[in-house]
Amino acid sequence: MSEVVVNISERKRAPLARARTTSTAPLMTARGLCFDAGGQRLIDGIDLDIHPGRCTVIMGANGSGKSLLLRLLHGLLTPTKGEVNWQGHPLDPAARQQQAMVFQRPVMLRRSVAANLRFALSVRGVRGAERKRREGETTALARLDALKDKPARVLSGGEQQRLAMARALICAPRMLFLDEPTASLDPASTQAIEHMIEDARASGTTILVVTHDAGQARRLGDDLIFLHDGQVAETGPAAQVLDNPQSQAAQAWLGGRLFVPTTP
Ligand SMILES: Nc1ncnc2c1ncn2[C@@H]1O[C@H](COP(=O)(O)OP(=O)(O)OP(=O)(O)O)[C@@H](O)[C@H]1O
Repeated sequence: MSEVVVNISERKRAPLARARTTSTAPLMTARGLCFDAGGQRLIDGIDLDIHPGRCTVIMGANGSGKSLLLRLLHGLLTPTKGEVNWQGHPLDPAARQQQAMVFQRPVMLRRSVAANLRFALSVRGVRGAERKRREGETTALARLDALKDKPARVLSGGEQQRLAMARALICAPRMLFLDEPTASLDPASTQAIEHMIEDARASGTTILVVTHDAGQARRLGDDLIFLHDGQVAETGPAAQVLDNPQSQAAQAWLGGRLFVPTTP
């Protein structure tokens, strides 16, 4: 793993031309989004706009609804009320083909690293020379060259997460959903994943990432959505929310207080 640290820290990183304006039309919107389960309203009337090319961080206490929101936006769950739109139209299978999601605990096929990547391409109909090109590029980006013939299931947690990111990125998604992608990783593996996220963002992929790590939110985020009890307590430029939170919920959580009032 130390090899990864050295390689990445010495790498010449492309400058991120961060667009701080949101003059473009949103890529994705949610309006009045609600989700009920077990007789409870778990997501409660969320409105949001996700602009193309930006990295939006979702933060909030355990159980505040971050994973549910991500699943609703990616179409893995059907809202009880409200709607998700992609480029102004209801989310449909064609739109979902342009998206990818990485979970905190990735599920790997019982095949080699390379076969996991090839499978992701084959389900999208990418074959031949194009498949070889993407496989080579993505394997290098994720620093998986030395591991490509290993069974995916024997990889370490950090290596598996790099493979999960590679599998998502190999299909060149327009939007990438990341649910706590570095939650159980050490600093070196976290850094490797963050570099992959930055690379994706620099090449135009729109990112929505759930994290509990304020440092990560600051490093990666353009915008920040703070959830509390299934509602948006606060949203704004990431640095502004982190430095000067306005809602009681974000103030309490970012200030390290254990109990957050139920009314934001
Ligand atoms: N299918 C379900 N049925 C009932 N309750 C559910 C269901 N799915 C999620 N919940 C509840 O909804 C709330 C929000 O869950 P969610 O997983 O979105 O939280 P989270 O903000 O991602 O939390 P964490 O930071 O712990 O991952 C939790 O209280 C959870 O127990």
